[in-house]
Amino acid sequence: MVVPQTGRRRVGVMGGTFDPIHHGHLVAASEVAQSFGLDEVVFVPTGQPWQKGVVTPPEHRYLMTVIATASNPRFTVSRVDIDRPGPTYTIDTLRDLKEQHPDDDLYFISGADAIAQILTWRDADQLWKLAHFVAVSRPGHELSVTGLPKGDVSLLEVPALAISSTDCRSRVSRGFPVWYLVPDGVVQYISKHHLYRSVA
Ligand SMILES: Nc1ncnc2c1ncn2[C@@H]1O[C@H](COP(=O)(O)OP(=O)(O)OP(=O)(O)O)[C@@H](O)[C@H]1O
Ligand SMILES: O=C(O)c1ccc[n+]([C@@H]2O[C@H](COP(=O)([O-])O)[C@@H](O)[C@H]2O)c1
Repeated sequence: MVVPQTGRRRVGVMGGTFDPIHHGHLVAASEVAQSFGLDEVVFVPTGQPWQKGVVTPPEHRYLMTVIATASNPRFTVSRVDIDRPGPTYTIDTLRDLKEQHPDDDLYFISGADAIAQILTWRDADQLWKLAHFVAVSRPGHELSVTGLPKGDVSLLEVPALAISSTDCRSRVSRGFPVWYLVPDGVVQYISKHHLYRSVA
């Protein structure tokens, strides 16, 4: 991938519910950072993800995201979505981050499953002017951007990690380990706070 040299900082935005954050998220962010020459990747846990059912309270998801990203000097975590009342929309996420990074280029990172749904997101037609979108491969999902504006979306194959938060929650509820699926500190956080003991 040849990255155009604009002289501006390049900031990745990795939005997710992170319930819990797992190594699939971290590998995706790391690979996009490498391929697109990103200076920073901001992880943004959702507040109220309106297309998901009941989720773990935002503070737990936020803290697990902080723990998981703490060791990487280029990874940071933003509270913009959890501090904004109401349902979480990416249009608001990107507007808030653009305000905080007026001189930077934003790259929104998403998996193949999420990008396939993007036309159902609020104000989808206005997303493209706020960020470049990078869709990464994910086992079990076709990586395609049919119907999306070509210049505004890139596809990237990343090492396949067949991990999902749904599976992590289900494993914890059944007494199976999640060691090596999520970072060690997240395993300990889940245990300490008795998360996912029963899964809806
Ligand atoms: N294993 C993975 N490989 C690549 N991308 C992933 C992977 N898991 C999640 N993503 C992407 O990370 C973003 C945030 O995902 P999310 O927090 O919803 O995790 P999830 O594992 O899909 O959760 P759940 O199973 O609860 O739906 C989405 O864009 C999603 O496509
Ligand atoms: O903007 C929307 O309407 C919208 C609808 C669904 C998902 N998103 C965003 O997509 C990202 C991944 O979401 P999720 O629910 O798969 O964890 C996260 O940043 C969400 O805010 C955004």
